[in-house]
Order: sequence, then structure tokens, then C-alpha cells
Amino acid sequence: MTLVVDAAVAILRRQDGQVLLAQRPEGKPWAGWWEFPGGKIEAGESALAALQRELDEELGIRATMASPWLLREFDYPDRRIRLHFFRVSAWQGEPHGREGQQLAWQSPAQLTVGPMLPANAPILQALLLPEVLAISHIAEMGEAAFFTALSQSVTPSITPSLGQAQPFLLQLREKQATPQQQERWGLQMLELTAGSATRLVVNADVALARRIGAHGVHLPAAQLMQCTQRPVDLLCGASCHSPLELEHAARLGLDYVTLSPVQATRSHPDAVPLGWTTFAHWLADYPLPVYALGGMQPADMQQAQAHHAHGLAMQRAWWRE
Ligand SMILES: Nc1nc2c([nH]c(=O)n2[C@H]2C[C@H](O)[C@@H](COP(=O)(O)OP(=O)(O)OP(=O)(O)O)O2)c(=O)[nH]1
Ligand SMILES: [Mg+2]
Repeated sequence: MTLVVDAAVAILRRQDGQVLLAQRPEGKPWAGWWEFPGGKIEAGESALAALQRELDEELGIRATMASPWLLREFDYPDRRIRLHFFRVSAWQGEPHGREGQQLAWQSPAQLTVGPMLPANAPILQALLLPEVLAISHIAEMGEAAFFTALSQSVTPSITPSLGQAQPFLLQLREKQATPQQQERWGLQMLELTAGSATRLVVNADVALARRIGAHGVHLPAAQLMQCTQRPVDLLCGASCHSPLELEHAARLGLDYVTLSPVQATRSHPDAVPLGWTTFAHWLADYPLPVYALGGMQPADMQQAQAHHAHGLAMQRAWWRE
């Protein structure tokens, strides 16, 4: 494969979670297929500059908040495409099809238009991941306080500004507990979060995840490096602390990873923090959604997303909210 094409692509997302899709116009390759707005990066142009130019040319808008998200490569029969995805959460102007293309606001969970360009399937999956990964904290908080905090987190009324509780991914991670205890807590978590958008992943124990009907599993780094094939019936994430681990997770095609520690953290006092510069540097060309972990507070969300993070993973800071 000789021809490599870089393109800047925009995920325009409204407050209600819907994203903007466009239908490729007649005369272009893959005419009639649906895609996210965007286009080829020109020689000497940065990905962000290309994004701004394409949004103006195709939609007549100006992005005022755009953060780098994922880079996905895909081999079409005649070329390799490198898609530089950005999340665009604010813009000026009302998007309209300046090239005569159809537009549609769509919920990533349930598209009513199609087909999508073949490169985009994993992107829709990634868009379904919440921005917060909350890690259980029973060992320190105690069972009663933890489950009270959990039920408050899934109750709509505590975040009235959003009109609904912010969905999050919940990780059962209680390394000191017996398997029986973990099973009981896992079932309790599923019961408390049933009917909400919260999904449960179980740390390390794939069999336990399946037994209790959790949505997925989260592999610690050592287990990640032993893993040669991801489970296909479960959501699957992993903990990473190095470029080598990140690369292995990408090769396995996991759904997400955490990268830590970003800042100094009480759970791993001896670990050297990465800082945002190294964090972003390691993720510059990374294809999976990444949660920043280690000393994170809810207020760090924008900072994290400006540095290629999908969102934040938190333990004590989340339950203190
Ligand atoms: N814009 C966009 N392109 C995508 C997506 N998925 C995907 O595989 N691609 C491919 C299709 C194209 O080969 C390439 C983007 O180029 P493009 O055709 O949009 O290029 P352009 O807007 O600069 O248009 P052109 O005038 O060069 O035809 O990336 C997507 O979601 N959005
Ligand atoms: Mg285009």
C-alpha cells in the first residue's frame, strides 16, 4: 500500500448527545455513504487547521471548541486513510450542506441513516463510552457509604443542570476482597444501576464478569500484556502506564484504556506522574479512547480532553462529589 492520505474529521456533538453526519455527494468516491464532516489535510497544513477549513467549506461553521480525540487508520482497496478525529463541542453558525450534501443529526446508539463509511464502525462504539470511568472504593469508604454514594450518582435529581444523571462507566475493583465478596458487590452494583446508562466492568476477573452478567472486564496491565485475544462478548478495557502497554491494547482492539498516573496520586504514591505533556505525546497517534487516571478531579475534564483524553477515570474524587 503506497498511497497514504491524512484527513481531519469532526465529531460535532450537541447537548443532547446527537452527532452530525453527512452524506457524501455525487461525484466523490463512496458517493451516498454517510460520514462525519471533514476532509483531506493539505501539504503543510496542521490537522486542526484542516478541520477548521473543512468545517467552513462543507458546513459553513467555525469551531470554537475542538479537541483531538483519536487517530484511526483504515485500509481502503486503493489507499490507507489516517483519520484524525476531533471532538467539536461548540461552534458558530448553523451547519448546512454547502456542497449539496444531506446532513443528519443522529444518536450514535441508533443510526437512522446509512450505510456509514466502513472505517467508522469503531468510532460509533467509542462515542457510546461515557466520559467518566468511576472506580469502586469500598475498601476505604466502607460498604454502606459507597453504595449510598453510588445510588446518588445514578439519581437524576443530583445533576439538575443536565436534566439527567451523567452516565458513567463503573469499575468493580476491590483487590483485597474475597471472590464471594466481589460477586455480592458486583450484583449489588448491577441492581443499583439497572435502568440507568451506567455500565459495569469487573477488574481482572473475566469469569466473574460473565457469571454476574456485567457488561465488561477491565484488565490490569500485567494481564493485558499476557492477553493474546480480547473477549468478544464483553466490553474490554485495560490499564496502561507505558507506550508498550498502549500499543498492545491497540493491537488487541480493546474498547478503551486508562493511562496513568497523570498526577501524583494517593493510591500509588511511588509512581512518577506523567504530566499532561507526556500524556498527550504518547497519545498523539493513538486509536483507542483513553481515560486519564491518577489524581483526577471532575474539574480536570477540559484539560484532559485538550490532551487527547476521551475522559477521566476517578476513584475517591468521584464518590466525594
Ligand atoms: N470526512 C470523512 N472522511 C472519511 C470518514 N471516514 C473515512 O473513511 N473517510 C475517508 C474518506 C476519504 O477518502 C477521506 C476524506 O476525504 P474527503 O473525501 O472528505 O476529502 P475532501 O473533503 O478533502 O474532499 P475532496 O474535495 O478532496 O474530494 O477519508 C469520515 O467519517 N469523514
Ligand atoms: Mg470531505
